[in-house]
Amino acid sequence: MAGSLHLPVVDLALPDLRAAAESIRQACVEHGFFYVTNHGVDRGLLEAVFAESKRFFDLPMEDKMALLRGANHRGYTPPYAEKLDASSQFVGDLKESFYIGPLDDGDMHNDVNQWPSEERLPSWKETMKLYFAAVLDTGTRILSLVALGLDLDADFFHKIGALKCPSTFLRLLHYPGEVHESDSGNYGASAHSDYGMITLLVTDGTPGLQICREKDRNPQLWEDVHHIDGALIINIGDLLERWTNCAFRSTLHRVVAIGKERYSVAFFLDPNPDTLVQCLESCCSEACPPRFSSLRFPPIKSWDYIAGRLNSTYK
Ligand SMILES: O=C(O)CCC(=O)C(=O)O
Ligand SMILES: [Fe+2]
Repeated sequence: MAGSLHLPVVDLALPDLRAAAESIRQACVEHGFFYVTNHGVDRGLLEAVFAESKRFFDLPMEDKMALLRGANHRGYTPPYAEKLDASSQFVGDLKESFYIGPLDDGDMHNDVNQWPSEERLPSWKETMKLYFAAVLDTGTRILSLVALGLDLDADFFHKIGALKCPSTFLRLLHYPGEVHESDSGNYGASAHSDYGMITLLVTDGTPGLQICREKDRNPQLWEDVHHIDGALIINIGDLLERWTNCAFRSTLHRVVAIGKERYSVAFFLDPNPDTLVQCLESCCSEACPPRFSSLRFPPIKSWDYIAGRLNSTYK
């Protein structure tokens, strides 16, 4: 059964940065999920992103498969090809998706993304690039508040190199409306935590997203994440959980199939691939020693962790 949930709402236009940072810290500790308002991403741009996303997913399957996701994780993933919860009894999740990676790959200044044909979708690439830049800017501001909330300098993630050519992925998602009887009980996106630092999510308002705050509780309690018009949903990923010695939660979430078509757009703002992620000094003490020194949670290079998680979700 899904319960009713009230996640914190953080106003990014608050002039008191310390107060905003404290709200974010509390939200990350208690829920690992929160909303942001006054985030600076233009509403018209968001509408354009959803319209272009629909145009792409409406293309014939043959055209979408021509852009099939390759080894560098950019491109199209058809329904059933990804299973976010490896223990799911189904072949794969119901959603289809499209990944756009960093627009210039480090020193090579090379865009290795796949893009739909400009003849078919003339303003598609430009719209996605504009959104990518806008949401990256918002995410970077949120990370400076995260740092402040951890008693670190606001530019901490810049200083350690995590935001130098960060691993940024924009993922367009489309969930089917009707599902076949053989898929009864299957998920749009099965239960998972995100892999990196933070995710900035926007949906078309259709319900389905749920979170489970206590992963180890039995039975698990799943709560609906309500839509707030104009707000972005932010959640913490595993690497930020590791950095904070599990003080911040990388909360389990999933999308249930409710018989209604759904679109969403997730932006994963993750560290530069070479960033070493290990327990922050401000998050450990004698009473709370670093969990990372144990075998379960050793220090790890960002991309080693993310690539491992990505590879285990695809068939
Ligand atoms: O579509 C959603 O609401 C959530 C998507 C998600 O959790 C993901 O892509 O990691
Ligand atoms: Fe997710």
